[in-house]
Amino acid sequence: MAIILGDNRYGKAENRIVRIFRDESRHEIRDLNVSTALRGDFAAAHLVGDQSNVLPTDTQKQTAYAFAKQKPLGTIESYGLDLARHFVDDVPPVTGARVEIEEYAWERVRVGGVEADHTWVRRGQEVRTASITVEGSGDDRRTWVTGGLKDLVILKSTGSEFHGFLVDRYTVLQPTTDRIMATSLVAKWRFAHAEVDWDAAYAGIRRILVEQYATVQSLALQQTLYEMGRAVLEAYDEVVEVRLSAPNKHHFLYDLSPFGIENPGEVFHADDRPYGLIQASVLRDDAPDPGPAWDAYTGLV
Ligand SMILES: O=c1[nH]c(=O)c2[nH]c(=O)[nH]c2[nH]1
Repeated sequence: MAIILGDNRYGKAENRIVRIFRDESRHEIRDLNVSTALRGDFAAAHLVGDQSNVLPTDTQKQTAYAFAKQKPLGTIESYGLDLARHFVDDVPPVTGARVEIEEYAWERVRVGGVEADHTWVRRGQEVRTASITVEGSGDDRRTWVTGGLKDLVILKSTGSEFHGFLVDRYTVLQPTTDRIMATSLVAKWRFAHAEVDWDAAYAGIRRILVEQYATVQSLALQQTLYEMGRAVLEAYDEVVEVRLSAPNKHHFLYDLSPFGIENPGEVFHADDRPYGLIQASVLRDDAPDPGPAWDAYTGLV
């Protein structure tokens, strides 16, 4: 029996990069959380402590900040592609790079009804996400890009049913034809290639996900997720797979009968834990192999 070094990668996780564009009196803000991870010939670092091939994680951090100075910073997908390609192309021991990015949205405040030039409030809404993986160079170059969003809290007060389920001796759940359905959606989509209008795709896919959630008469969260993924794939040729993860944020009708008060679907207890956790991938049957596209580094995106 011999002990060997297995799969490994290393990088700097969660560089919190805030970029202000101040060339004009009306400033712009971008707020990112950037993680980088490198693969390559790093066996000696693990086996004998030889750092000669190791680009420090601190250098990876400095590079991420330096690249944030480029103007325009662009989308998180294009910024991540620049960063990942740089590591693979310009740092000899590096054969693969993964960049994972979260972007937090800020909304300009209004003062006396007029938009302020340099003050924002953080939008409490969803976080946009992306992952970029680049491997190899020249003709062997391969690139995988995923976009996504998380923490999209969405609730519908009707249009959701759950009945006809398998019943055994432990089942107490009552069937329902009208319930609240709420979730904090995580959605990720895998692109077929890297020639995409990233902002337009993000806005369009987000809109489809929300519209499907709102309009599908849901027989289960599983069905809603499938319909969301299907609609995205039908609208976007460049997307080959959609992965969805949705905690079922249960809302239980509160029992007001002890007070002689009727409660026809009006007062609920929003339960915290436990929650159903429903996950599905929806993809084209000829989708290319995902390779390392879903190979999460931080688990944040
Ligand atoms: O949409 C749902 N899917 C389930 O699988 C499930 N299970 C459950 O108890 N409630 C629900 N709701």
